[in-house]
Amino acid sequence: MQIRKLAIPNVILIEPRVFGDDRGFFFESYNARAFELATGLAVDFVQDNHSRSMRGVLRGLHYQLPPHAQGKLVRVVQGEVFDVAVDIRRGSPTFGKWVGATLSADNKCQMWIPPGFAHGFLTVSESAEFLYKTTDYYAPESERCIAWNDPEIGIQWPIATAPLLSAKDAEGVVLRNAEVFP
Ligand SMILES: Cc1cn([C@H]2C[C@H](O)[C@@H](COP(=O)(O)OP(=O)(O)O[C@H]3O[C@@H](C)C(=O)[C@@H](O)[C@H]3O)O2)c(=O)[nH]c1=O
Repeated sequence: MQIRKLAIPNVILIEPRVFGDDRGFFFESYNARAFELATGLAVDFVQDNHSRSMRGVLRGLHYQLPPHAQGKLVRVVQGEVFDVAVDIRRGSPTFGKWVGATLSADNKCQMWIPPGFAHGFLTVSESAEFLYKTTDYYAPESERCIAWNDPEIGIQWPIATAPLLSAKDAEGVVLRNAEVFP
């Protein structure tokens, strides 16, 4: 397993060691000990989620406020997405900055998005299946959405046309007006 630090400390890209043979492949998709070594965190994942999206679907930018803040360990098992984390911890030196990475069934990379970050992704293949573990349970009353196209954040989404959004995501607010992490 290889760990790649991204431009924002604490957001980590994990590249697993994949064992290929005549039958196909094997890799450890989660190992608590290795995860703790990589992040320095002993997290308790309590929920696994799985979604499928068509090309051009953008989900995000989502987060849950404390006391239901979630860390997310995300990956793709079919297709390819461009995955993004935005630092929304007030007072952080990287507040409002974003990092992105391509996650795909081919590269098998995972992104660790700590609590205190908004998260979203764009499906860039025909379809994509997205799996993730979370450190807290779904709490819709704590859920918030920042606009995917907030010009002050300035995410360079790899898309030329308007993405497909849920009704909720079309109502996302700009970071300047959002309730963020204290
Ligand atoms: C996220 C979630 C949704 N749901 C339900 C609520 C709703 O009826 C349906 C679809 O929910 P959403 O439209 O919020 O799903 P989605 O837009 O895929 O939401 C996800 O987006 C990505 C970017 C994230 O970071 C995740 O944390 C999560 O917010 O599923 C749950 O029951 N449990 C959950 O944990």
